[in-house]
Amino acid sequence: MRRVVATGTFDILHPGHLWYLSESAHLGTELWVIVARDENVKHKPRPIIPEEQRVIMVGALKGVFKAVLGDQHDMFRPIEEIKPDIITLGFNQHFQESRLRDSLSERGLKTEIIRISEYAGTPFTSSRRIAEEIRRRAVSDNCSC
Ligand SMILES: Cc1cc2nc3c(=O)[nH]c(=O)nc-3n(C[C@H](O)[C@H](O)[C@H](O)COP(=O)(O)O)c2cc1C
Ligand SMILES: Nc1ncnc2c1ncn2[C@@H]1O[C@H](COP(=O)(O)OP(=O)(O)OP(=O)(O)O)[C@@H](O)[C@H]1O
Repeated sequence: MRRVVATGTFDILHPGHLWYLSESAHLGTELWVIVARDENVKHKPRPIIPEEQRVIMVGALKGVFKAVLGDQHDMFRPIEEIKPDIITLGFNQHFQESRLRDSLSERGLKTEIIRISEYAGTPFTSSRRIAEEIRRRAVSDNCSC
């Protein structure tokens, strides 16, 4: 068995998420997904969809063996429990592969880190861009000009 872990917020789902997860799933036999906790998403606007709903949706996607909510304080705790052979990073996840590898080996984990490419095959491949488009239309539809 080759266990793979993918991570992310997965707020408003789109084909970029499906690409990242299917590419991750193909690398092993069991894909686990660690979904970011609401309170840990500080690097962008807070998620629209609450964490308990995000984890249900991700867990129902094809190829996902199990989706779990991440830890609130220590991002390595779920990794220590799952013990993946591979962790995949998305194209825009700001983690340095070498630093992540060092932190994992300090905890006695031998985990391969693989970066997954970007998908841009459809008009909306970013949760933030979908939210912005909804806001833009709400404003323009109410506009009397
Ligand atoms: C190896 C790894 C483990 C992670 N574990 C957690 C965790 O336990 N809890 C959490 O809230 N976020 C965790 N994260 C962070 C998020 O899942 C996500 O990567 C982060 O919010 C930034 O990515 P995004 O902007 O693509 O969502 C982890 C990230 C990585 C790379
Ligand atoms: N277009 C895409 N192509 C490939 N991977 C993607 C794409 N969009 C998101 N991902 C990956 O999916 C995972 C979860 O991403 P995240 O929830 O941050 O979505 P996002 O659409 O990038 O969000 P936002 O637009 O708010 O920054 C991350 O690993 C991210 O790199």
